[in-house]
Amino acid sequence: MDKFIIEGPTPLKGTIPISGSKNAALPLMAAAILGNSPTTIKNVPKLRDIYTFNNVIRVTGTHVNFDEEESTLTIDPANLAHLEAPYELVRKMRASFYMLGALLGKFGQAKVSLPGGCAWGPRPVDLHLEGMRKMGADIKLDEGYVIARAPKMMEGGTFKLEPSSVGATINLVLASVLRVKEFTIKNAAKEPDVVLLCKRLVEMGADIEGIGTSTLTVRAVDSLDGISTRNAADRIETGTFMIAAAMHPESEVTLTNVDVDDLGEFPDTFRKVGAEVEIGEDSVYVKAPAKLSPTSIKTEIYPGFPTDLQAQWATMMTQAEGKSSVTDTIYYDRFSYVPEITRLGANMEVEENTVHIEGKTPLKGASVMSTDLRASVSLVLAGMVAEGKTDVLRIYHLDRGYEDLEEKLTNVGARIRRTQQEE
Ligand SMILES: CC(=O)N[C@H]1[C@@H](OP(=O)(O)OP(=O)(O)OC[C@H]2O[C@@H](n3ccc(=O)[nH]c3=O)[C@H](O)[C@@H]2O)O[C@H](CO)[C@@H](O)[C@@H]1O
Ligand SMILES: C=C(OP(=O)(O)O)C(=O)O
Repeated sequence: MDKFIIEGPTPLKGTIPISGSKNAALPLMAAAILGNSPTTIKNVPKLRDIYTFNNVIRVTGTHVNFDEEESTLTIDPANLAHLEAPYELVRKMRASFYMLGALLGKFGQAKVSLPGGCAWGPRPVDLHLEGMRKMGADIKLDEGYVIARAPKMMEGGTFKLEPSSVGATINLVLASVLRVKEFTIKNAAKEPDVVLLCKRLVEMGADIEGIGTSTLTVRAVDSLDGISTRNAADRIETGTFMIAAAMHPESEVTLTNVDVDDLGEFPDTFRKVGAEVEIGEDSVYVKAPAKLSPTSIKTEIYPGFPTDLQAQWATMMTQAEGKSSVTDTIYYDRFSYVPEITRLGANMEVEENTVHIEGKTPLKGASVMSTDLRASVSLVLAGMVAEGKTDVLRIYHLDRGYEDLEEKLTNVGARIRRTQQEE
């Protein structure tokens, strides 16, 4: 197991290239199974979740080739014959549950493990299953697996997602593009990852109405073709580095290869902390303020503040001059990072689904433990402004979602290195 050793504080100065998005790539990979010919996806990040999902897809007999030099994946479903996603792989990452929609949609049957234990509390899949039942599929649970069957052409209907769900929208779209006469999803997710998937499916030949709105209507087509396409830039990585750049008063960073239209309201919210922000065609420049203004946020569905950035924001707020709060309305207990940041000297208190933060507190290096992906990167952000040495343990969580993190940060002046963690 690896850990990071970080020596702080260090300002960040220079350019950071943004990688392809994990959460946008995974649905595109599942969609590739639906095609009648190979699909090529460029700008795919070299991340643990991508490797895991490659293996999930390979179990079915699909040929997957990842050209890491070119960051390009080729997925050829010609020999797909085994309609199963086993627990050993699905437990490693929740998004492998997309195999349910993809296999059911293409073959009318699937056996997919329920996703395993979660990093921060309940993350049900009831809406995925209810929605598939609503479209006409037979869904049974057996020994931790979902067994799904569907006739050649399901009748469909209308299904409302309450609450709106990224994963359920993706799974229902994947299940219906080849197999449902007409299926309408109300309160569908509008996150850029969902919009990108729908646009790419349309390029493959699908009939989807309402893309980018909260009502999606899908009408089955006879077949879909493989395509050659490009994955989006990672908007959460972009936001993470914007926050990193604001935390030290001497930092000045330019992010490149950014999909600036995918950032929703985040840049406007971010400006409230006092940072100077310039949005280019595919770049974001951030200059840290002399003093960070305390700014409270509440997570919302897109284009609102993303839950995947709330831990990083709360960490930044420990360095703001005054009181602020961060409320998560999507995941009520996504606060496992709080006790760890507190170990570095922060003044934070969790009350229900809100963390109250009192700044500015000087942070001092210590050993801290990663608990999930975004919690882990928050510890790195804190370590880069803490005085002295911070050991961030169990960084395998980070390797699920941040490509070349230590190289990217070292290149702009951070002192951070990876080493083996003693057990
Ligand atoms: C791989 C991926 O893209 N993961 C993202 C995806 O996760 P994921 O797709 O799992 O998250 P959802 O959008 O489904 O979750 C939103 C809310 O809906 C609830 N819910 C969801 C499904 C369901 O069947 N029943 C139900 O009640 C969840 O508990 C949560 O409160 O969107 C989340 C919210 O933006 C992000 O934090 C994750 O990074
Ligand atoms: C929570 C995340 O991913 P997942 O849904 O795969 O756990 C994330 O990307 O922050």
